[in-house]
Amino acid sequence: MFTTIYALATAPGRSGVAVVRISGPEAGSALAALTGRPLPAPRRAVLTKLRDPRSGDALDDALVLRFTAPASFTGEDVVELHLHGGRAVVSGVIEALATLPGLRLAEPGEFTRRAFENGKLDLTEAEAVADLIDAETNAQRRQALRQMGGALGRLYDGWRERLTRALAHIEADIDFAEDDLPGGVADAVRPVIAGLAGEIAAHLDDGGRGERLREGLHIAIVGAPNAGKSSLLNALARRDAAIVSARAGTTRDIIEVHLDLGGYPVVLADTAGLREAAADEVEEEGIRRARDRAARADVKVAVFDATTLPDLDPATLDLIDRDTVVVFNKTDLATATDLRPDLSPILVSARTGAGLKALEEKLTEFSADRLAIGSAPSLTRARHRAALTECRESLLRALDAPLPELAAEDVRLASRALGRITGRVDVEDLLDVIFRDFCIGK
Ligand SMILES: Nc1nc2c(c(=O)[nH]1)N(C=O)[C@@H](CNc1ccc(C(=O)N[C@@H](CCC(=O)O)C(=O)O)cc1)CN2
Ligand SMILES: Nc1nc2c(ncn2[C@@H]2O[C@H](COP(=O)(O)OP(=O)(O)OP(=O)(O)O)[C@@H](O)[C@H]2O)c(=O)[nH]1
Repeated sequence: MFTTIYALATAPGRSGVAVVRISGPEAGSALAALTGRPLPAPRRAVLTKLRDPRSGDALDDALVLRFTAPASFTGEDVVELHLHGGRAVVSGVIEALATLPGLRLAEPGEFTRRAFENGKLDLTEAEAVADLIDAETNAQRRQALRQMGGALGRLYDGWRERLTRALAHIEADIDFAEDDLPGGVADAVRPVIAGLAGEIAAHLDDGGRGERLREGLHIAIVGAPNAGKSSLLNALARRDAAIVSARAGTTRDIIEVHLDLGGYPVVLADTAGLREAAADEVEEEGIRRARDRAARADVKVAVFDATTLPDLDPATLDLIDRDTVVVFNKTDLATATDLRPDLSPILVSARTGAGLKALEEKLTEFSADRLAIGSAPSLTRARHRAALTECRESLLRALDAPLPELAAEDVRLASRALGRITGRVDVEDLLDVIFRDFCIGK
């Protein structure tokens, strides 16, 4: 059976209160060892002295709370020690726990892994716990909470149930057929499978918004050297993240800042100025990276120096597409800025701040368009996408299968692909990978 695990559940370092969590069959006896008293009633917070069981040294006056299996986060007996968040208090308690038999420090994600293994959460819900902890913006939090509430898991489990019924139907046909049936899937089951394949295709065809919302929308600032790209990044980030200099070719490597635009997470990247004649191979590599980042970005901000109008850098013009916001910078120095209405430029001055609000609004609009989640839950990980793609391919194969036996096998494969997303079937190999990215104590 499971050993008992413990870990600091709150952030390490000095804090007002720190919570140490213990889960497993020895959680109660560990608490008794620290308090020297009978266990408090479950789910009732009690103020009590904690002592080192070996030396009797006072460790803290703590608030303790206990949950009994299976009514706890992990489904096991759980004890929480709400401590004064001093380093010596926390280390004293952790060291005392280490001396108790049957206890060991938890691995990253191990509490949530146990919750999964005890049937408290499916895998998509467990993943959402990690996403909620990582959520930095409102939209990310909303998506994580929805998934943690089981919205995605229910969708996939519902699909899987439909496949189970379709499979039963196909198997019945096989069992009761007098001879080998001609053709593959019976007419009654066909629309079920085709319909589900269509629903999965529509679910997959979401522009990757759930995944992007988790990771942040990638926006790349591109433009000629000295157009003011770094100045613009700093102005949007409201800090000096990138070096600004009058020397062309200052930015070489990509500088990233994380922004919250109206609740949407954005990774804004400053790139090397595009020019033909790079000063050296470092700048040349910088330009290569800039082009690569521009190609992979979800949205580009093409920055032009308004003081050179009507001349606009041709290399930058080349990159403009429907995912591009055009910016004329240095409008504090330029007089004629109304020359290219076809590009619908946003006029800004990174120096004075003029126009930045309009640019932020435009970028927020782009972010909302690419990331906003609708009423249906979105898939949020490459793992989900791969399994759904596999599921759909199996369904399409089932529809084309020449024999019902072959169709049945394809439907089984499709069902298993769905089951792996929620963790209903063969996931042992997946679990280490999924829970490895969690924090300790979660
Ligand atoms: N102190 C503390 N705060 C916390 C947590 C925690 O573990 N400890 N959580 C942890 O991440 C989150 C809350 N999540 C929880 C989820 C389930 C149960 C629980 O006891 N579930 C039981 C009983 C359900 C009920 O009473 O309705 C169960 O599922 O059977 C507790 C916390 C956020 N805040
Ligand atoms: N007057 C004025 N000067 C600006 C403005 N934005 C940037 N500059 C100046 O233009 C020069 C180049 O700015 P950067 O932000 O380093 O330009 P960049 O496009 O990142 O340049 P590279 O790193 O060489 O590609 C600096 O001297 C800035 O102070 C602006 O809005 N108005």
